[in-house]
Amino acid sequence: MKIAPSILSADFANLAHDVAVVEQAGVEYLHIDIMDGHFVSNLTFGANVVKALRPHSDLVFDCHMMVDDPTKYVADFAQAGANIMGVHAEATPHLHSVLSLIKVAGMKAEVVINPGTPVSVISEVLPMVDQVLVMTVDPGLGGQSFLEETMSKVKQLATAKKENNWNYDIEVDGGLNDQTVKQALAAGANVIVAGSYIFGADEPADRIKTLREAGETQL
Ligand SMILES: O=C(CO)[C@@H](O)[C@H](O)COP(=O)(O)O
Repeated sequence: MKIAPSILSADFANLAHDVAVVEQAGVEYLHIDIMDGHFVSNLTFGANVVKALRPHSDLVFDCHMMVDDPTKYVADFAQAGANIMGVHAEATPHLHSVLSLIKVAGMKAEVVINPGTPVSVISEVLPMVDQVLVMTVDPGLGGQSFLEETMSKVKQLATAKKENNWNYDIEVDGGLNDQTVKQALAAGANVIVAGSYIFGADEPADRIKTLREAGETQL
């Protein structure tokens, strides 16, 4: 199980501090939500913030691109120090092309699907991706409730991975806490994004410990 705190719920005025807190608590990834105000109505940050954080952390920077036309951001995010770049299947008709570009640029390629998008939409790119992100809420905001019905897609992806000897990690994002993590891991996810559960607490390190312990005693 890898834990990926989402900085969407961190203190934007003290980002480097908040990143250091979760890094010291032993997480594996830092989940960075990039929103362009078009693909989703919210607007967050771009490659400049990834570049500014890079010298402050050795964590894997897992960039979730909630943007239209993701191709145009690949070079900037690679140069900024992103390690994983996730693009939404719903955001581009050129999914294979942009995933290839991400790999050529030296990053791991991730494909992302919204709660309303079936796994069949991404079946042709599954052999080439390093990670699949199943959104467990509709993208755009932190603090929403986990959509249990998305677990059938996690199971489908876990089965397809096993049957075909594919290599992708399965990430889930939205409404993850010490209860929902158990369902996600039982379904076959192995990368857990959590924003408000971790950064909304007075002691984020305690929440990370609780999340990991809950995962170890999954359903
Ligand atoms: O991508 C998103 C939201 O679009 C997420 O990464 C959220 O940041 C998760 O927040 P919580 O549901 O964990 O509060």
